[in-house]
Amino acid sequence: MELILKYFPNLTETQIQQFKKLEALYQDWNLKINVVSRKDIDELYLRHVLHSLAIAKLISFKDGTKIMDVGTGGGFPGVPLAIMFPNCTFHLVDSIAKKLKVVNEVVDGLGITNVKTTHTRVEEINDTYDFIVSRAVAAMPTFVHWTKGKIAKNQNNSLKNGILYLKGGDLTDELKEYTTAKIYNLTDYYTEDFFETKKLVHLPKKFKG
Ligand SMILES: C[S@@+](CC[C@H](N)C(=O)[O-])C[C@H]1O[C@@H](n2cnc3c(N)ncnc32)[C@H](O)[C@@H]1O
Repeated sequence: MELILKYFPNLTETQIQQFKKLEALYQDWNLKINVVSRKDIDELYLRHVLHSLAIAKLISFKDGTKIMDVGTGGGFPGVPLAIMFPNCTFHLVDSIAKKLKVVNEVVDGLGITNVKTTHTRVEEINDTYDFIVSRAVAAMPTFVHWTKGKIAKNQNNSLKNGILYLKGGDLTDELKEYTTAKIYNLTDYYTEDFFETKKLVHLPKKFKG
């Protein structure tokens, strides 16, 4: 938890309590329904919470921003972001129901009201969002195809509406057709070794492909 405060020192008391509560909630629910590996649970704040919050290092979503987390799994990056931005709405989507069961229990346990979950493939979602966030779900061309038409036109944030994707490794090949994609190294935000190869990709709405 100190790790979160190290990088986000201005959290409200409510947010601090919610981030603190996350560990016990995930430990409890993960014993019943395994959605996060044991090693990852032991390093929940580093590998899941802080990693998810890299998006909050790049952008502070304006109140009212509408965000979808595609392939949220156990709730990442959606749940930490929902705590961070209580005045934004988060739609967490996954094609595996048992993962969303854990997300729903965690969200209830935290008492946060800005998260909605839907058990479906994202291709079936018929709505638009200012931003679509994701981590570790599909290669960018597939992801762009799945989310086509789901990004809202009207701009309300400093960063252009679009996809914010947490990815690792060398992305040169995967992103070569997306000339407007911008890659941010997470080492610019965090000093822990875990983030050495980790990146955040912003692909604005007007992209080729
Ligand atoms: C490797 S997990 C990542 C989970 C989470 N984003 C994280 O980083 O911890 C990928 C998730 O994407 C979901 N998924 C894959 N294809 C999907 C699709 N077309 N629509 C919705 N969810 C999908 C899977 O069910 C799985 O939970």
